[in-house]
Formats: sequence, C-alpha cells, structure tokens
Amino acid sequence: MGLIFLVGFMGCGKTSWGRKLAAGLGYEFIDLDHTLEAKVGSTVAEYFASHGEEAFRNLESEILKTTAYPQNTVVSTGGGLPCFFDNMDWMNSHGQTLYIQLSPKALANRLENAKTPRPVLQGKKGDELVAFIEHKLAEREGFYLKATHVVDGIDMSVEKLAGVVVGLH
Ligand SMILES: Nc1ncnc2c1ncn2[C@@H]1O[C@H](COP(=O)(O)OP(=O)(O)O)[C@@H](O)[C@H]1O
Ligand SMILES: O=C(O)C1=C[C@@H](OP(=O)(O)O)[C@@H](O)[C@H](O)C1
Ligand SMILES: [Mg+2]
Repeated sequence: MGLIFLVGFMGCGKTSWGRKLAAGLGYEFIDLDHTLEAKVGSTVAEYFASHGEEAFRNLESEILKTTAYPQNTVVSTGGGLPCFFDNMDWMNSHGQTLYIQLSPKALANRLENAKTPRPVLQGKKGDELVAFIEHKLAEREGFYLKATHVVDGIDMSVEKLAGVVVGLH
C-alpha cells in the first residue's frame, strides 16, 4: 500500500497513532519532526527559538521530500507541514493522506497537558488557547481537507485507521 501520511492540527494524535498504526500494519514508522530533530541535533522548540519559523518551514519541506522512505511506511507529519509550499499536493501524489479531525476544545484540552512544547502556541492556556486554535485551524483546515481520508480523532483505534487506509470505510 506504500506511504500513509498522517496530517492534522497539533495534538490530534499523529505521532501517537502513527506509531500504533505502523505496528498494526507491520509498516515502518517515521515521524518527520523526529527526523528533523535528529538531523539538526536539537528539539523542534530549540530550532524554532534559534532559527525562526521560516527556516523551520524550509527545512521540514526539504526533509519531507528528500527522506528515503521504506516501501511501506506510516509517516507522521508536523501540524503545519501540509499548509506550506506544495507539501500537501506532494504527499497526495506520493501516497495516501489521512486527516485526523478534532474540535478546537478537544485539541486545547490535550495541548494544555502535553509534555512536548509546541512553540507555535507560545504557552497560551485556557480560553486564549481555544481562541487561538479556532483561528489557526480555520486558516489551516482547507489544506488538511485535501486529504484522501478524514477520520474523527475522538473515536480512534488501530482497526479503524487500518480499515480506512485499506478502503473498508
Ligand atoms: N485518545 C487520544 N489519542 C491520542 N492522543 C491523546 C488521546 N487522549 C489524549 N491524548 C494526548 O494528546 C496528545 C497527542 O499528541 P501527539 O500524538 O503528539 O499528537 P500530534 O503528533 O498530532 O501533535 C498527547 O499528549 C496524548 O497524551
Ligand atoms: O502545527 C505546527 O505548526 C507545528 C506542529 C508540531 O508538530 P505536531 O503537530 O506533531 O505537534 C511541530 O512540527 C512544530 O511545533 C510546528
Ligand atoms: Mg507529532
């Protein structure tokens, strides 16, 4: 079946469900943020702080397009990646894409408690965080909705995800 790219807003579960889906299908797993971190030798948050967002967007796009993907791989992307350059079209022409959709409130609940800092959120909390996510998701969702499949991020299971990518749902 080739490459399966998971896309969606920060906190929707791309990294955690990508790993589980790959294990369930017997596929390789690649998280592009982890690939970037290994390449630059610092965390995404540190890279943002020292080089800025523009450099990060250039580098994540380059990594998307130059990674040597094993034949069957689940690829978790960063939440902003589909929304820059022609990255979303590139993924659609190299495999299937799967958008994990969640409401701003559900995303905010998860992101407030997340261990991995997301520099784009600049430490926002509570109502300010929900309002920021509503605004950012409105900007980004048109890109995510170009995905081959859209799944509800609340009711997730490996069986459901695997069914979607093999065309059962
Ligand atoms: N049902 C769930 N599925 C996935 N993640 C969940 C769920 N409930 C809470 N979380 C939390 O939400 C966050 C999802 O993070 P992650 O998988 O890194 O998402 P992404 O890569 O899309 O930003 C994690 O902190 C995780 O503990
Ligand atoms: O949405 C974004 O702009 C970002 C999402 C992050 O990945 P996750 O979606 O895995 O949190 C990471 O790539 C970076 O912090 C920027
Ligand atoms: Mg992630």
